[in-house]
Amino acid sequence: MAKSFDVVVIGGGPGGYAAAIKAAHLGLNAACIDMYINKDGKPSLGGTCANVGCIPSKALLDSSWKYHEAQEGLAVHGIDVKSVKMNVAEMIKRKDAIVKRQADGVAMLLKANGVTWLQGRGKLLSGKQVEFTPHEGEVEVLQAENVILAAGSEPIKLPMAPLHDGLVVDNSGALEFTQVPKKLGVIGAGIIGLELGSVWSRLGSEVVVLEAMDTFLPMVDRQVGKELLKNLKAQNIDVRLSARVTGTKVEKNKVTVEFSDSESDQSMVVDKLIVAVGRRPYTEELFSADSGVNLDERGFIFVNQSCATDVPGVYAIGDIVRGPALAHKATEEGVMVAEIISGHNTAINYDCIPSVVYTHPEVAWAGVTEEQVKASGDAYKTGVFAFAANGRAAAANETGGFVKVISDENTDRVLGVHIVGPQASEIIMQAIIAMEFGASTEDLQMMVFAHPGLSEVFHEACLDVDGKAIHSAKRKRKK
Ligand SMILES: NC(=O)c1ccc[n+]([C@@H]2O[C@H](COP(=O)([O-])OP(=O)(O)OC[C@H]3O[C@@H](n4cnc5c(N)ncnc54)[C@H](O)[C@@H]3O)[C@@H](O)[C@H]2O)c1
Repeated sequence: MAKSFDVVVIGGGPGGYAAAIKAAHLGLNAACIDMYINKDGKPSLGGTCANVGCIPSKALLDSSWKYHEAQEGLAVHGIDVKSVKMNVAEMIKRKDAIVKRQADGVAMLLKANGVTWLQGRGKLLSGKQVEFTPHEGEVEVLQAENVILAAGSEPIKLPMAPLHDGLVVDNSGALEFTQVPKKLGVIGAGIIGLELGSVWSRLGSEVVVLEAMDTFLPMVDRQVGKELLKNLKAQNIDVRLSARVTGTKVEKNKVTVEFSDSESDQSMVVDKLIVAVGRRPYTEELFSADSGVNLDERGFIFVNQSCATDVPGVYAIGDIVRGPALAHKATEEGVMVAEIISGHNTAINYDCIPSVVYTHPEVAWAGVTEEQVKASGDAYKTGVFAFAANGRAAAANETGGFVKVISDENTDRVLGVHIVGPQASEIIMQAIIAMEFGASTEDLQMMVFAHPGLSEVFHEACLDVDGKAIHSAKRKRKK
């Protein structure tokens, strides 16, 4: 007889494993199928995020930042460091240990919660049956009351820049360089391109980022995007906009990249090339034609606001469905779906999802950009305050950047917060909490912020919305 479960989750990334754990918390009998095999040939949970995405990239960003600081950021504190050396192999080893710790942690949590981890490929059939093909052993068909598809996404491939063993790589390969490339090309000035470009630039690579669009980070508030671009240029990261890659050639351990910009056709020779031109939903062999699941016009699994597909009892979450491809969005969708399956009435506020770019300075935002609110025609106010006027930022020698707050002109409700500067990834959560509770900038103006703290910049930006910032010589006149 077929094994049966209350919930079968296909995919063990931040969406899938969270869904399985939450289902178990709610008393459901859950299984989580995951097929990922790591570079040591072992099954490893946690998906792209833990294995080749968020976590390893942050490990390398932290290591490379420490190296950069040791070289260039300590003298100002009176610390004299001689002969700083980078051991790339050690850095990669440390990254691998962090990845293992994360993945093992997920396995431990599944076990502790009684979730069955099935190592292999899952495929949804009709009638909420799931075909499970283990890495070793016989194919079996599981029967599920509910199925959650959480198969994630995969890097988009460029036909004119095919991957080439260790030379032309995607995000996974860019985490495995054993030496610092002298010259590094990056195709795509998206979040992945900028984060990975930053890592190797800090370690000494000459980095050129080729971006097809004429706008830098179009989803980011223009004022913030401009500030980040200025900072990246100061770090010698050469971001070329309107530069569309037309071809690549690998010869004698070097890569020639051909591209055209607004003026001419050009080419450059690099030691390594990272292709980071976006990700697409991973739907290959995920469901049978008669399963009843449909795709939308962009290739994502079609779901409603509650992540329900067209088949009752079958849900899809994370990168495989509409919305931002972010781990934390996937996790919350997983939790929501497990609760819905258990009969709870749950929803996600999709207007309140933070986004972060872990460059230096960090960029973080939530809600609408000034361009979006302008286009909507709604009346709005803005407040901006610079880290340069903040004592804690000065003490840390991190005075670049600012916080920008956008609020509704009539209700004063916070509509968007945009940060470029130190600890932006942490400060943004104050904005998320405020927005989730429907706060006005006046609510935030009246709160007491600890001094000295970087969060005071957020407070002063809220005050600046009404021309009330205390530490500003150029105070706006209140209307
Ligand atoms: N910090 C984070 O939260 C984080 C980190 C990494 C990735 N992610 C997510 O992963 C996803 C993928 O990231 P990404 O950076 O790969 O994709 P992206 O879509 O953000 O950026 C890819 C860029 O490549 C450019 N491009 C495409 N074809 C090109 C060509 N032929 N020549 C030059 N440029 C070209 C595009 O114009 C685009 O700007 C995103 O949704 C991102 O949000 C998030």
